[in-house]
Amino acid sequence: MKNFLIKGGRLVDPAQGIDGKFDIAMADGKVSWIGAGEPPKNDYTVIDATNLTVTPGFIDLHTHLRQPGFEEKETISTGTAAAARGGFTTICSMPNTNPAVDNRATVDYVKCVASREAVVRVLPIGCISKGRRGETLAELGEMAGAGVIGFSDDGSPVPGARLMKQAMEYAAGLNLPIIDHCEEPSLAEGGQINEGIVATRLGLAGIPNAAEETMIARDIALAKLTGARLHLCHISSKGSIDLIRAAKTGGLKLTAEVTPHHLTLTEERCLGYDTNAKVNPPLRTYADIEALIGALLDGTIDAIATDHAPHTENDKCCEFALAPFGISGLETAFGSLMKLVHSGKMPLPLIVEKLTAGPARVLGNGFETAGSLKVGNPADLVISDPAAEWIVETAKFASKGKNSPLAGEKLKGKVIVTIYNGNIVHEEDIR
Ligand SMILES: NC(=O)N[C@@H](CC(=O)O)C(=O)O
Repeated sequence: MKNFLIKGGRLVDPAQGIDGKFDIAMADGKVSWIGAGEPPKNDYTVIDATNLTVTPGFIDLHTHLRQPGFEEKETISTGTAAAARGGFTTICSMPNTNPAVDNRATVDYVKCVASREAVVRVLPIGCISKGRRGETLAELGEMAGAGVIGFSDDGSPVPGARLMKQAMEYAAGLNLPIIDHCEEPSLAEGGQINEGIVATRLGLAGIPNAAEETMIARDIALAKLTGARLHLCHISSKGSIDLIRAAKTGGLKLTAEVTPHHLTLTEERCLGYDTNAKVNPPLRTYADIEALIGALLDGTIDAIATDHAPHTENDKCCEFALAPFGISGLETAFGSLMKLVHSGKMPLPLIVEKLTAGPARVLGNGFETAGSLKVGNPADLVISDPAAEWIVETAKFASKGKNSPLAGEKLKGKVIVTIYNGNIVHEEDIR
């Protein structure tokens, strides 16, 4: 492990209220100094970050790593390599694998493979129900003992309110969040894209906003009843924002995330039947995007999470209705989000906050101080170039999932170096 001195960059660390030209030193895998003059004497490898931005490593609350069971789509090794390329130094792995992560043995398996093969930190999430079937509770207490950071049946909702209530009671006792895939199945069933004009034009069945909103309303009611911590995944509609804002005003322990694709793409992306734009929840409308941005600005939404959902080319190369939902998102997240900065819709420090301190607070349980370059914290850091233009070439993704609707598109904003625990885990070949 080297000691690094990163000089001349714009240091943005929202948790410490830092946004300015500062140098930063890292020694023995930890942040050791931030300042403008001479750093403490050490044997440093110097990185020149002139015209670049230096931020804490990003934290992704929502990543599908696919291992065990779907290694043709992604593995812990390729998924974490993709994370490193995207600037993520901590990722939370979703349990919709095969077998699903619903007991201690599967949690141990993910942790064991990660300890050998992951290039960034992997925090496993355990299922709410056994096999994600929505019938009986998974081994929540056992998985808490094995170190999961929360519970989710993501990919599927928990259809029964009674089971969800029971899950919340247990999760509250274990002081872990329920990480909620909000979808009322009877409304969403058979749906392919957002219910609206584009679905009508394409002759595809729609998924109405209300599929998300009715489930959010139910689970807010259950969280009130049980006192559980509720984290809402991939929020996509204006109506959902209204519900979350009202519930938060009422003092509920509620947090929410939004994805880069829901912040930047609309349902029109599905014109032409591009299965790479098929995602759950579906891409919606400009009015929804405006509401999602407003919710980031006023704190209604706590974090930006990728919902990185890699699939093989074979999976996606089929009729629209037969294609699985999902976008491979880790490697385009930063470049996509920078569109919001370049168009003046969101300031860079706020984007950084929602990728670092925001998700750290959602995690809680000792992670509150992660997502910051405080002296003494692990040296998890990203150097990015907000002005670098690049073409999305999915063939070059570290992820096995080449399923990106942004393929061939020009993005402005690129991760240049990612340092995890004091080691460079990604470096662009630009110098
Ligand atoms: N978000 C997605 O579009 N896909 C997710 C699961 C899900 O449907 O939420 C996946 O695991 O592929």
